[in-house]
Amino acid sequence: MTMHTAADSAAASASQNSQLQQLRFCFYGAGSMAEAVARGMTERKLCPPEGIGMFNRSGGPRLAELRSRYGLTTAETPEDKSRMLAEADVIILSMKPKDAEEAIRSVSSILREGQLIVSMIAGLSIRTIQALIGKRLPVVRTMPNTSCSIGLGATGISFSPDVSVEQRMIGEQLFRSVGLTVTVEENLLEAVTGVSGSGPAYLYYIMESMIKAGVELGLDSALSRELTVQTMLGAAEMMRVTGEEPAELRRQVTSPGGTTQAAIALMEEHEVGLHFRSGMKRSAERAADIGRELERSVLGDQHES
Ligand SMILES: NC(=O)C1=CN([C@@H]2O[C@H](COP(=O)(O)OP(=O)(O)OC[C@H]3O[C@@H](n4cnc5c(N)ncnc54)[C@H](OP(=O)(O)O)[C@@H]3O)[C@@H](O)[C@H]2O)C=CC1
Ligand SMILES: O=C(O)[C@@H]1CCC=N1
Repeated sequence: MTMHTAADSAAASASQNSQLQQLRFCFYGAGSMAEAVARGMTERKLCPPEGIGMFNRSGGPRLAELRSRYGLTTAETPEDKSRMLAEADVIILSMKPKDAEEAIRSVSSILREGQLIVSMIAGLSIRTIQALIGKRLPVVRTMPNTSCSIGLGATGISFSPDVSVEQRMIGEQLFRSVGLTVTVEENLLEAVTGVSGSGPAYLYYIMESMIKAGVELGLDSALSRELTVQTMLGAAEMMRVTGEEPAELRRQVTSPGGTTQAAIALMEEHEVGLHFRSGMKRSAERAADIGRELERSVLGDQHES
């Protein structure tokens, strides 16, 4: 496994960056993840905003919003969408898994040798993507998260064997521009989904509970929110800065016979940690289920081999 941060990206060689400046990117799908990554790319000046194309199904106000916020190039008519796809060097598949089969199949005849396919789609395997395209185009399969939109994403990346060294660099740079990247074997991307892909939602869920409990204890909700956010930030930063294990940091908060011990004892009695881990594993299993369903639909009986 290799790990890289956004700071590494800033330090990437000028020649690597200048190469990315020349490329034309096309986001196929214009939802929250496409916006999160495109925003990072434009803020980090990975390439000129007009070099980033994007389109969706419904067009209209969403695309106008993306043009005015980031200066992206958008496409609305079928002809413009096809042209944008055909002219792109890098195509980033950004639709939901349920839409992927039809969306990818419908453009397979437009895609050509020399293009790099990047997927952010949960569960969808490299093998299924290549089968849908009907050509062995190089594929970079990723699992980012929504924190990419503020440059603090965490993205797992794996590559099809036919991805060249140069294309690997493009895939890594793309996601390093919006946070940390880890390169893993493809079979670990479901685990990455369970930990960091879905991860922001678990932490929002915890924060929802913390804010609610603060209010139930008598705090004003704005104050409860402020204390909760700062506590989450401080705890994450403590782990990062000190390099300490979370169990040790927790021990430092927990005085014998004190308040924290009382809270953790109750949580342990209710097996909160166990249920939390089960939920995370369920996310990874769901990613694998989605992948199998798509593989079965696309490859039929061959999917087991
Ligand atoms: N959200 C998250 O936290 C994460 C999501 N992902 C993955 O990223 C992908 C996108 O998720 P997210 O951004 O949340 O989804 P959204 O629903 O926000 O966006 C999906 C986009 O795909 C477009 N789309 C669907 N079908 C087509 C089509 N045939 N032609 C053109 N555009 C199409 C939609 O257009 P329209 O709105 O017009 O229908 C929409 O713009 C998913 O596969 C998900 O698994 C990965 C990591 C984290
Ligand atoms: O919930 C989902 O399916 C997507 C994938 C990872 C995070 N959100």
